Amino acid sequence: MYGNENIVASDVRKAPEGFMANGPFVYADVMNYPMLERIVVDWRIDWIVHYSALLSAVAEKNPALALSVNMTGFQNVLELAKIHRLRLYSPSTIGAFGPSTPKDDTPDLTIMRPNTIYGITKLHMELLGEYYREKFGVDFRSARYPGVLSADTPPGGGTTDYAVDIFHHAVRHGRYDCFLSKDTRLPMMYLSDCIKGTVDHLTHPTPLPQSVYNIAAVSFTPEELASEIRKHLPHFTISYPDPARPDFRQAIADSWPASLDDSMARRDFGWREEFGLEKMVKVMLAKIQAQVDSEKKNMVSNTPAAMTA
Ligand SMILES: NC(=O)C1=CN([C@@H]2O[C@H](COP(=O)(O)OP(=O)(O)OC[C@H]3O[C@@H](n4cnc5c(N)ncnc54)[C@H](O)[C@@H]3O)[C@@H](O)[C@H]2O)C=CC1
Ligand SMILES: CC(=O)[C@H](N)C(=O)O
Repeated sequence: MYGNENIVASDVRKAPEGFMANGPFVYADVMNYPMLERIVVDWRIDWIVHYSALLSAVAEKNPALALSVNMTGFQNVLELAKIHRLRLYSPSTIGAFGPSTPKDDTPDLTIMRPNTIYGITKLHMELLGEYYREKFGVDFRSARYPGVLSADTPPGGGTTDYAVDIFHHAVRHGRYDCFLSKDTRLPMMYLSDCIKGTVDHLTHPTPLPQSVYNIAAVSFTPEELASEIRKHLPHFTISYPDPARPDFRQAIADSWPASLDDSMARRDFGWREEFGLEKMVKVMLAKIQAQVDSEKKNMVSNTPAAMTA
């Protein structure tokens, strides 16, 4: 929309192959304030879209690092937003809710007592962002994403990752060992909806009545997802953990809402999803099948016989 050349992408990891052809990409560690400030000044940055974070499962394995990346990282970009008068967008998550939050149709404003380190850092982000908006006029915006499904990027260590992994296993192996129980209902969304909602939120003319909004598209359980996959791959099978020995991510999922009330986002910046469960499954399977076909083709064309043909 604004041209790739007007976006400076950054990470502490190398960009994926081909990414650099799209525009500038720089190394930036969100824990290093002077480094971030230098990028803001050198590139005349006026909006920051801050995605760096450790997700729920990896954060639970390394709470100290999660505190640094998620909290110090956010404090750094927030301070930069205040000093350099930047607009700041940073996603929150269903993980910011906790076990005492109402589980169904969870509204924007409700009980929030997360019991995971990820949730605590994200709630800290929400509250601090709101404080800087009130106190210093920082244009801070955030949406609480549900689990985001994408066929193009590997999942980053979250609890909703099963809903991405399942497709890769279904296409490649015809079976999947799920780490959540069959009836764990969680809110989810397809990546292109997430991107559209984020851009609409980010670019909406100020002021919006609230800083933080729920956005969601569908809610489903692993069993419902597996049934939908079976409509395309009838032989697909799925197994679940022994309820007596649940995976550590089960407790995380059980502390999160089953569905969100996102009516405020629909009202205030026109949030609307395009992908329901059926459409999402169809596209995910088609994309992953195309990846598998292209891998096979590459393997064949790299065999000595093909190379000398
Ligand atoms: N993927 C999902 O289902 C959901 C994601 N979100 C939020 O969206 C954001 C992005 O999530 P994903 O792309 O899925 O996660 P991801 O794990 O794929 O990406 C996180 C990125 O942060 C980078 N990072 C880690 N430490 C850093 C540091 N010190 N400095 C700079 N970058 C650093 C990593 O290299 C990685 O590229 C996160 O804030 C997450 O909380 C929220 C809800 C759902
Ligand atoms: C819902 C999220 O924030 C993320 N996908 C996770 O599972 O940690």
